[in-house]
Amino acid sequence: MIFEIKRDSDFSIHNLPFGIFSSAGRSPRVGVAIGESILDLQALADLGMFPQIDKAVFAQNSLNAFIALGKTSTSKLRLDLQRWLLEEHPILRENPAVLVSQNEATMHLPIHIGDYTDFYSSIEHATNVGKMFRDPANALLPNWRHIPVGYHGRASSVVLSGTPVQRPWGQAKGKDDVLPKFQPSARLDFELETGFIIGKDTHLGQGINTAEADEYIFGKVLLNDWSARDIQAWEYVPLGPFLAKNFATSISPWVVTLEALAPFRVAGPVQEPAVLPYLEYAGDQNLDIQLNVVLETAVGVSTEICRSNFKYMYWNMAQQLAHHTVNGCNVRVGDLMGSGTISGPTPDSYGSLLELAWSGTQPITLADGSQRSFIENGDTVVMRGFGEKDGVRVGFGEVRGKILPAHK
Ligand SMILES: O=C(O)/C=C/C(=O)CC(=O)CC(=O)O
Ligand SMILES: [Ca+2]
Ligand SMILES: [Mg+2]
Repeated sequence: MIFEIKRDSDFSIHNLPFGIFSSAGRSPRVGVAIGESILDLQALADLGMFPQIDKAVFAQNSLNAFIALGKTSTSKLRLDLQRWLLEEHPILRENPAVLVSQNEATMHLPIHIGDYTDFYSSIEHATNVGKMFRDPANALLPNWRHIPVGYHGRASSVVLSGTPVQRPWGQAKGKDDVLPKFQPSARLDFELETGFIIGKDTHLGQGINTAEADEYIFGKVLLNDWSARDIQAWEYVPLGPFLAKNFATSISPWVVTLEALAPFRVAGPVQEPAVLPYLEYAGDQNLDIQLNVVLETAVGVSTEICRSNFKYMYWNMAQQLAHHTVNGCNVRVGDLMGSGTISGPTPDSYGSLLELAWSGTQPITLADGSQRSFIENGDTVVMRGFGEKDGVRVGFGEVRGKILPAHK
């Protein structure tokens, strides 16, 4: 190929994820990550490489217009790029400026997100939080195995990886407090999630069934649903999380297409009792995506604190989308759907610090010997994820965020 791609690169020839970047002399535009570079699709369009596509969709500060072309166009374009890279198409060889080093580029939020929904689909996570927040003997609520439970999140505060996050203020009421206190959250947490991006509009009243769900999913990102557990525990009854979760949600810059993730499809868990007919599905709807979380302290000490896998999820994306729309709720291109926290069966695979340190009763120890029950100011949380099978690796890169002190 025209350039080297490291064997362990997330951005292999099999991936080709889409994002929005800018660099010196280049306004924000659509790019495709390949190895340590970015293919500038606006530049390729200017060279006449996509005659069937309106060039304006590439000169945008979000992927929405590109995604709205539909999968017939976007999938074909991705496969064309793959072929051109492999055969070293003369246009690529003769125009080195169509490639930009990722080091020289600034990434932007890839999507204009109209609506953001977050699910609650890991049985291990729901069980763990149920034990800590409610009743250890009846951890899973009665609806959980029947409904892919979710809540409507806040699109305005979804931020790009690398954006610092300020510790939120809010109300909290400890066990021994008579009245709630107003203070910076003392139990700030992360949630290891992935998100999927809607690729096709529906109209009001139209549902999406599980068999057609893939048509409506453009691709996936890594997602950190920052959560203030003290605010959450006090505010969430009975309507669910509000200020505990809407102060920030971080996503990774590259949207990995559903097609690129196809090699990693695996069967999901047995669902018992049987789900209602509208939630039945066929085929392998889970994805074997290895995930990890690293905590970096203010002075740069890194510790891997969690290893999980997206394949553990009880409810899959097709079921989430079918449930979300079964009442006629419409979806729009660019809507973001969070998977819910991805906890696995073992204590080292729990997808939040709340679970890893068991609500502060079992603090985790970092590489420098210091301990954490919740996130401290100056800590950076980094999540990474990739699929790997038969020598094919498709990764997401990372989503990172540093916690800054609460405002005065
Ligand atoms: O069990 C609860 O009360 C709450 C759990 C959550 O933190 C909600 C959430 O964001 C869903 C998830 O990430 O799985
Ligand atoms: Ca969440
Ligand atoms: Mg959030």
